[in-house]
Amino acid sequence: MLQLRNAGLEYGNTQIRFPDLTLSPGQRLGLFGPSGLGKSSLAKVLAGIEPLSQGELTLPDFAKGSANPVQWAIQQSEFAFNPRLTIKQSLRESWRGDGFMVLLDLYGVEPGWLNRRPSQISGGQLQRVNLVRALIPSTEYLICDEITAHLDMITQQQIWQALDEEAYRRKLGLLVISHDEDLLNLVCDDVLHWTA
Ligand SMILES: Nc1ncnc2c1ncn2[C@@H]1O[C@H](COP(=O)(O)OP(=O)(O)OP(=O)(O)O)[C@@H](O)[C@H]1O
Repeated sequence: MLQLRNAGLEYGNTQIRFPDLTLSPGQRLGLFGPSGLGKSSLAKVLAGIEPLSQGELTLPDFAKGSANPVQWAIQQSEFAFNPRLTIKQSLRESWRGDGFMVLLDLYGVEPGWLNRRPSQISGGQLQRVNLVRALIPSTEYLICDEITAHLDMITQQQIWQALDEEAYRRKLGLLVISHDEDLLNLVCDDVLHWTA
């Protein structure tokens, strides 16, 4: 279970007070809120990238040296890749082998892209690769931070359909951060409206 209680974060003079939230295995929770309130900061806290300044955070345990069971996928996935590695090298690095091959079809990742570098495929194609990379077997929770914003409708549908199947099969907990309330109502069981 992922849980935040009475939590907050400070960046210098900027203070962010997070809403209480709980994300259980298999749950799809949407997070909707105005720009600049702290949604991506919340994602970073849950992914263990930013420490809290106050409050309580419950995260799944994992051994030092193993992959974090909470993975964070962002809109601008190009920032999440080493530009010097090919797509295949990046996938192998996170999967520690070729196990990723079983997910290529589901996410519509074409084998022909594997020998290219991130800058040599489109944003929508790279987002599919990004999700395959994040969904290593040890992943229990996936934070989807505006992952389909700015993608065309067909690509959005393909990505959410793949994630829907995967989340159902693996009982993944999904935290879906978006400014698109219709999307959240479509893909999530519950939507948390975060207001200042
Ligand atoms: N590393 C940082 N250092 C200082 N301030 C930061 C840092 N990261 C974020 N902030 C500030 O914290 C606040 C919350 O930022 P955050 O990116 O979490 O908001 P958001 O809700 O995800 O916004 P958006 O919907 O526009 O993406 C903003 O005021 C931002 O300027």
